[in-house]
Amino acid sequence: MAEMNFGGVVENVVTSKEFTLDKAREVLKNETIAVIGYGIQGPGQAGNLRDNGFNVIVGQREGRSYEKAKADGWVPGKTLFSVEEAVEKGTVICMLLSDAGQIAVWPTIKKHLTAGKTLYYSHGFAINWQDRTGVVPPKDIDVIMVAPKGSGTSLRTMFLEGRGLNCSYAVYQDASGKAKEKTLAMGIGIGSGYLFETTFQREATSDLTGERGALMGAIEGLLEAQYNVLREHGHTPSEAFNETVEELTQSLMPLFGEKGMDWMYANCSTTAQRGALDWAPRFREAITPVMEWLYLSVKTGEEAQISIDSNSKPDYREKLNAELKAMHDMEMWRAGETVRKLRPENN
Ligand SMILES: NC(=O)C1=CN([C@@H]2O[C@H](COP(=O)(O)OP(=O)(O)OC[C@H]3O[C@@H](n4cnc5c(N)ncnc54)[C@H](O)[C@@H]3O)[C@@H](O)[C@H]2O)C=CC1
Ligand SMILES: CC(=O)[C@](C)(O)C(=O)O
Ligand SMILES: [Mg+2]
Ligand SMILES: [Mg+2]
Repeated sequence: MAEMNFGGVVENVVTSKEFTLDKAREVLKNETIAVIGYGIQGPGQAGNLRDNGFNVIVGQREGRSYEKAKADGWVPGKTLFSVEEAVEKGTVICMLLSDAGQIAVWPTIKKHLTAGKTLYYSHGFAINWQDRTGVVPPKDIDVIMVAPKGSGTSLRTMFLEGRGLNCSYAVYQDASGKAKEKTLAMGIGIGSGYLFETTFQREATSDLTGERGALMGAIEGLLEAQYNVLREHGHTPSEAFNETVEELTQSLMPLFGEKGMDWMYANCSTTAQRGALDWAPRFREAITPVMEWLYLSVKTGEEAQISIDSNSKPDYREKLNAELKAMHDMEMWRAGETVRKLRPENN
């Protein structure tokens, strides 16, 4: 554990300096880690654990993801199984099915959660909203979480680049008395950059807020609003896209990602700085009520219920794909395709 000061608040974090990969291997040396689900997080976590020298198997129903697992070197009957077989063979069961999928297979999973096993999550969803998911684990197993703060795709690519994606961690149930060290060992094993402490409740709530808010929902809404206003006032698509998205992702976001917002501001004109300093609080005030609405909708479980209901439908994938296609086909993002092609490095 290292004490770190986050803007005046001291918190404990764990890195591979305090909890080494060797220690993680020692803690989990007698465990068979069964990664259940090979969608986005599954390949990232299973691949990193395998490359880090852990004993890993994958459980995935047949279909596209199963074929991907085979292509990634998981061998049917040896390291690749059906969901039920993998849960039976595994001692650390990693629930990396979609959050809605986890509800459907819970009765099958539960049957094989014998005393001494560990149930591992990468989200607080199933446990925090257990009145809606029906997931109530038996008392004689450990229930733990390591939640990567980013896409499973990034977890894998950053690991391969020698970097690490940050993750939060929590223990929900400690039957063995060793749940915390198992959690940290899993965190280091999947390639976390550093690990910060949370609870299932806080992770589930902040995660759903973040992805609906600043990380995904709000950013799309913000960009669309500005693009549309520019277009309605006669600006061309190339100008509207460059002034809304391209400059943000290519020039300005890397600057504040690297050294903070004041650094990005300091590298812009005094004209830009004056205006941005005046307008930031106006946007903050305008958006705060929507953020409060969002947080409440997450906290009450309403957002969880909406995703359970829609993602449990047999045609959920087709519907999602159609919505993503509609986004892809918007003028703004089609303009973006051309803009990206014109980047000299893409020519
Ligand atoms: N996508 C991401 O990068 C992140 C995901 N998480 C969490 O990790 C967990 C896994 O999420 P993803 O990798 O996005 O999942 P996903 O949506 O990619 O689904 C994983 C697999 O679940 C299987 N599946 C779905 N329903 C099923 C059913 N009824 N029976 C059998 N298999 C079924 C699918 O075949 C799919 O391959 C979730 O708890 C999620 O909240 C956490 C951080 C980021
Ligand atoms: C990538 C991530 O952490 C998200 C946005 O919360 C998710 O995919 O659920
Ligand atoms: Mg997240
Ligand atoms: Mg999420």
